[in-house]
Amino acid sequence: MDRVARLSAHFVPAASASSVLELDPCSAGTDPARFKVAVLGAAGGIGQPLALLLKSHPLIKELSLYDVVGTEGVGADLSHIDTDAVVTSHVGADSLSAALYGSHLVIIPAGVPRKPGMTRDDLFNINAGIVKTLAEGIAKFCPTAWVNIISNPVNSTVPIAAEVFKRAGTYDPRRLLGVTKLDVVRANAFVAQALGRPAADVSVPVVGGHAGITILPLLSQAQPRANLPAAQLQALTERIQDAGTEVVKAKAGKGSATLSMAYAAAKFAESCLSAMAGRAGVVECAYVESHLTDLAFFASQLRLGPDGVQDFLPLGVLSDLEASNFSKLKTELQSSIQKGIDFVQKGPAK
Ligand SMILES: NC(=O)C1=CN([C@@H]2O[C@H](COP(=O)(O)OP(=O)(O)OC[C@H]3O[C@@H](n4cnc5c(N)ncnc54)[C@H](O)[C@@H]3O)[C@@H](O)[C@H]2O)C=CC1
Ligand SMILES: O=C([O-])CC(=O)C(=O)O
Repeated sequence: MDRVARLSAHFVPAASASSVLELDPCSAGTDPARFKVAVLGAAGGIGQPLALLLKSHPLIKELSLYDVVGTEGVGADLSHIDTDAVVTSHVGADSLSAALYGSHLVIIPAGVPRKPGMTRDDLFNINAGIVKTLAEGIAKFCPTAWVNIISNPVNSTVPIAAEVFKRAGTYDPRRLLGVTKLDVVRANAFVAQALGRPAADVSVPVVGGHAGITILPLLSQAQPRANLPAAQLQALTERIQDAGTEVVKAKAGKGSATLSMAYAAAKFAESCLSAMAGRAGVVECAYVESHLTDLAFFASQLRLGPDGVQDFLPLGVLSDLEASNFSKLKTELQSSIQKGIDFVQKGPAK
């Protein structure tokens, strides 16, 4: 195995999802860690476990934690872990420049989560402004960084960041990625359970967007093949689409998915860092500017290269159920995209 493959496989080998919990800080040997990764919203429900997972990554030289409150405590705590990533803590808007300066990858889980009864779009009024401000900081202080957006509604926050970067003249669509990895993680988990197979053997592409019916699992393209009755495929599709709400209901007012999201975001960051480091053949689903469909932003399988998205894998042949779900998602996704664009171009809706 070459050096990059060895370093990047250290955290989450492509074939073994469970390895996030099997970190061996000693196995990085003398290889230097290389990248500065900033987490914005680092003291939150996702930010903390995400930072914990990233602290052990051998490709990370500096883990820069930023939040409007509470970062010092999280940073002090993590800095006692005997792995090589240096933790820096930054609190409040005045420290955003230091948090971002020199970052290669910026991960954004900043913003409010849902409570029962809310849709992701109900978070728009608060989170749109947060993402806009943070994107303005990125354009100023680390304009060439890759950006992973987790804050909801992802269907709108990614177009918001794109508009901010366009205005600043720093936009490179290859490096702006909405994180939909949790949909893939869930699809893999649920299909593995249905097939009675180890989760690490299962891979399900999930395309579209990241909210309700815009989440389109392509169960007909699952590996290994999911030869399940039509009713079970329909039920699995609906469970994947509603999985975020399942967690919101179970948490009963205490937020939404945090641990599974941190796991998914860490795996996704791992893919970005290893592609950045030159590892070939890294494929992920993510929500990006896209020409695969007539929607300006669309999640699909992408090959990542050293400069970001390298190429788009074709959508492939959809089953009748998937084709029908695809035609249903278009109106909602289009309107969420436009809402994000309008927020930057015309200002907050009155
Ligand atoms: N893309 C996805 O698949 C998922 C997205 N999410 C979204 O992630 C976001 C965060 O969720 P949680 O971590 O559970 O929320 P949380 O409330 O626990 O944490 C959010 C953190 O953001 C910080 N924050 C607020 N304004 C900020 C600003 N201007 N700059 C920096 N930090 C700021 C808060 O202080 C807090 O520490 C939510 O919008 C949620 O809907 C959640 C799960 C999955
Ligand atoms: O459901 C939510 O609000 C959080 C989220 O995006 C998810 O868990 O997929």
